[in-house]
Amino acid sequence: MKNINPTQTEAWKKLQTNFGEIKQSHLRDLFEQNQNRFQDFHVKFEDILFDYSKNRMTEETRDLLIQLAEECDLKSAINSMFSGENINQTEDRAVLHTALRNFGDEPILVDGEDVLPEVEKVRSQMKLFTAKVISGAWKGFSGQPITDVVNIGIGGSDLGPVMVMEALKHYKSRLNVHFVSNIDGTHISETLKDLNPETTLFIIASKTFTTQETMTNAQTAKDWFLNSEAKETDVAKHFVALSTNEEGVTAFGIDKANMFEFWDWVGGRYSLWSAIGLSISLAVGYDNFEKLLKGAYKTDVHFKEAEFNENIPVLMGLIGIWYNNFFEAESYAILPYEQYLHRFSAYLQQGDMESNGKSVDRNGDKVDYQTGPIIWGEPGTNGQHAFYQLIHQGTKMIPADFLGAAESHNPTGDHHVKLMANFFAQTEALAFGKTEDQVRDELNKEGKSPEQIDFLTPYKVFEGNHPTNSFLYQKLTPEVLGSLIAMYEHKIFVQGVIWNIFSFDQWGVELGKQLAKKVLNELNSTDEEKSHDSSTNGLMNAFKQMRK
Ligand SMILES: O=P(O)(O)OC[C@H]1O[C@H](O)[C@H](O)[C@@H](O)[C@@H]1O
Repeated sequence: MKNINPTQTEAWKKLQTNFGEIKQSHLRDLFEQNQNRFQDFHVKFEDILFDYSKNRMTEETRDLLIQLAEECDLKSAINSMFSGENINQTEDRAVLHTALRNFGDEPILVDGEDVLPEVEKVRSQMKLFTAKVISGAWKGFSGQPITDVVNIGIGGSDLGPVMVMEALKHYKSRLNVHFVSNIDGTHISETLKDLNPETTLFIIASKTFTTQETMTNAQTAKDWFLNSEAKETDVAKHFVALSTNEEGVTAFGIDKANMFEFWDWVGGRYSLWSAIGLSISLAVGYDNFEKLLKGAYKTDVHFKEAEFNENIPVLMGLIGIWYNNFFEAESYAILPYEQYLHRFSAYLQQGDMESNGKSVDRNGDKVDYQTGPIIWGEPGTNGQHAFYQLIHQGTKMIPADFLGAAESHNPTGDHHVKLMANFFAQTEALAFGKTEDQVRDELNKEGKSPEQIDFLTPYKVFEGNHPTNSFLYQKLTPEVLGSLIAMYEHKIFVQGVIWNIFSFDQWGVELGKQLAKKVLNELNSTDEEKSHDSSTNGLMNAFKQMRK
């Protein structure tokens, strides 16, 4: 991969000139000037329509953004990732979550060895295990079938599986799957309250098998289990591990036979496609899990092969850069009009912010331009009654993605058409706003006096010109979900390449882990704490006194 400062490219300079023009124009003008805007700015891919016409850009902007991607050598970066080169250089690893969902025939080599046979082996193990647990053939220590599964993991070993399980609730198996992530004892205590050790299966999900939260929760779960009629030898029937760390797994007391392996070339936040997806497979059945992988694979092929001007992840990435680096937008909202996707933005917060929240480039130099945005969002229409006011009439620019289905899994009454009416009305209002003339006209029709009209008009004007992308998909099936997740993953990749940063490490998180260990030792000592600043000392000493 070439280490190119994006701001030094020809395209960047031209984009600055283009930006000077575009920032003067309104989306109203852009739609006026090009009557075919929808036609010219949308891509149809399988069951997904991606409309990016409501963006503050022209065809020239798009061409220049594509030129930027070319100058930054995006094409060869994509090939480097897919072919297993060690692009995660600070950890000296390949980045191959795409291998986990590869259904093609070509081998994928890491250190000269094809990884696909191993991937398939673990998938078969997951399939077999899922079938046994769902059918009831897998019995707990008292001979009863499993009814509840508790996934214990955090970050990438939690957020992806939770999000997917919620998204695919329509496909739920007979098992109740729970997730415990937080070190706060409340999380595990509240979860275990209603569970029966005889019928509960624990999945300990941790790439490293050293994460403090997960190891603490796993130990608590094991103690709770052994506090029942169960014996140490029964652990094998109730605990399985998903990890890259065999030594850690066996040291914890989980048999190697109950371990589902993955590899260091799978980043935590990209791991739901690996053994980490076992909770998904149990929650919705293995076939649906595999359909999810196949949906992602379709996006992978599209990302690798489509021309940049028809390549959805490439366009998503470039549009994000346009707002982040030229309009200086600080955040990006992801707004699914789909209740099933209520954890989608939370999941993408880790995916995006842990990947591209970096400020040192691939040459080791501090960047002098903006990198990853703040990602946030909630499902519509709930968000409309919470934070949309600020998007419509606040002082900040917040580009947003809207996502929604043509068909609902729950076609109750006219709920779905009302939901989607809100989606379309919002993106239209954000783009086109409401002019002073329109407001005056409306108030006049309402019978308001001229004084009242003068007073109210400034508050009721919507400037509009707020950009959005729209994803309209057929139905939230496992395939569609897999395709959508992979689009966001690749969008993150595109941006990381152009910002010339390493998207696949997370040293900022590692630091927090080390610091907490030191403070923990100090909190456990009875001595007065003096080694920190006065605020931290003060808080720690107060805590020592106040805790019961
Ligand atoms: O799966 P684990 O090794 O337990 O790691 C869980 C999480 O730990 C940290 O937060 C990392 O920054 C994440 O990327 C990772 O997903």
